[in-house]
Amino acid sequence: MTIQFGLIGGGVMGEALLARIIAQQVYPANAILVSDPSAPRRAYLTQTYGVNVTTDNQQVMAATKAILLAIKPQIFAPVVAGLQLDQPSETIVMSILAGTPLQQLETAFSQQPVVRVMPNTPAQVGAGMSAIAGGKLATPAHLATAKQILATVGAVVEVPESMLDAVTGLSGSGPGYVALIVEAMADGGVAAGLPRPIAMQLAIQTVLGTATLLQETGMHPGQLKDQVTSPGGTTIAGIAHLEQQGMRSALIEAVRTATNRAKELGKQ
Ligand SMILES: NC(=O)C1=CN([C@@H]2O[C@H](COP(=O)(O)OP(=O)(O)OC[C@H]3O[C@@H](n4cnc5c(N)ncnc54)[C@H](O)[C@@H]3O)[C@@H](O)[C@H]2O)C=CC1
Ligand SMILES: O=C(O)[C@@H]1CCC=N1
Repeated sequence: MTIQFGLIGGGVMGEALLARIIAQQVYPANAILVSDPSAPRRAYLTQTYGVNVTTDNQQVMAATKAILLAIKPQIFAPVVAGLQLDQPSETIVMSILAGTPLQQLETAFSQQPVVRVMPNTPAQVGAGMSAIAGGKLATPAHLATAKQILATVGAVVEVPESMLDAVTGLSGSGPGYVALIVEAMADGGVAAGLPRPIAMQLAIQTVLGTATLLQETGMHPGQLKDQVTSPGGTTIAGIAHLEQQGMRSALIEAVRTATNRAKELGKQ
């Protein structure tokens, strides 16, 4: 069968996309080719999903619809150096490499449409958030195809490329911050006498429920906070402590620091 979709780098993020693209029948498994130098990874991906696998990145470039670059940013240059990119092509190159700018991607893939993407790890369960920015040769039709592919793993928003490092600092890295918050809340529950499994269940469901409430009602977070805080009650006592410890500014600075790190990665 003709290869329609190619994946270079079958790691955590590549697999998340792969699994959903197949499950939602965007491309059939036998029309997908994955390249990865790791033999255990190739064996796992072909056995689990029925996709074709190779060690040769160049073979993936023959995909007719789209190619997803899901390698670490640090190996972008050697991977590109190993490809022959002398033919014009309509195949969309989608890159999820943190901090790798469109200019660098378009220098490498100069004769085909390029779309820079920043997804996040909840993509693994279809609850991801991806932002995309198209390069010079990416038409609205190419962007629509990229959106269709990314919609399999969650919500998609189009932004100017100048915003993608900030997206990386917020939603790209954000699952790490939220995981830390969940773990710390569960630790607090244990410190207050709850068994660990119950503390963890309460922490996870509280974060999930609060996010769902905000999303479904469109309520401002400040209004929700006001709803929870009874005068002289428990929540305002907890919030006063968080404010004293600088939780808001810690999170603001976390997003800014991660954004700056994405910019640094782009200069390497
Ligand atoms: N993990 C995350 O939360 C997010 C990651 N990203 C980006 O996604 C990209 C991939 O990240 P992960 O999936 O977490 O990494 P990963 O380490 O799980 O996957 C990378 C894969 O690339 C393979 N690989 C190594 N050398 C290769 C080569 N020469 N040719 C082809 N494949 C090769 C590895 O064997 C591995 O399976 C990174 O660029 C990262 O910046 C973007 C958004 C979120
Ligand atoms: O930490 C990183 O560099 C990648 C990009 C966004 C999430 N993980």
